Amino acid sequence: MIESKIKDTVRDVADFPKPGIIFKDITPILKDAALCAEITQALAERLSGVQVDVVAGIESRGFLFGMLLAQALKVPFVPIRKAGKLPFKTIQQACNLEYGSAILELHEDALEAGQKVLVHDDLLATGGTVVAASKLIQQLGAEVTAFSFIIGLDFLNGREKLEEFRPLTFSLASYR
Ligand SMILES: O=P(O)(O)OC[C@H]1O[C@H](OP(=O)(O)OP(=O)(O)O)[C@H](O)[C@@H]1O
Ligand SMILES: Nc1ncnc2[nH]cnc12
Repeated sequence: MIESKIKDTVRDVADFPKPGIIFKDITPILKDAALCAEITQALAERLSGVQVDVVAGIESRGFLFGMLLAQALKVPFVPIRKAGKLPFKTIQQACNLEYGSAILELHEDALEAGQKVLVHDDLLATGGTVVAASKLIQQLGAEVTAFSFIIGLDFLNGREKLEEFRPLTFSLASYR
């Protein structure tokens, strides 16, 4: 089962990047090519029947499977990046996450009004990051139709923050 494979492979690192945080390190997953393929397929299967015109992935770990998923779904990929990295004109949103804060940016011509967007990230913790990403998408007149994650830290209740965006939300491996 994909959930137990992910949980058996992810590495817990205590007190990174700050004391008290148990960091879910996905790099062992990336070393397992067969598991990466299985994860990509599982993400695509969970989205069957959902309209996805574009996958938006969040820097940096959201790029890894976001791009693979976009290829599997045969749709474009759009990067949402931390401030100062995108070269063209951008729109910005601040966000708070489990262990810090960031400013996210999106190219102002990245999406067309009315496009249905899947937001992908490796991990859902407090939800601050994907809420900011969703606001950027909405600012361009596009619609968030789903959120996908490899890992959900459900005990941090990030899903509640996503309800206002109303879409399908799933994690392949959940920690309760
Ligand atoms: O749900 P939240 O509390 O907002 O936290 C989740 C975010 O935190 C991590 O990113 P990080 O900012 O550490 O960046 P990275 O992917 O570049 O390592 C993770 O990849 C998510 O984007
Ligand atoms: N505990 C955690 N492990 C890995 N990435 C995270 N992003 C936010 N919280 C995290």
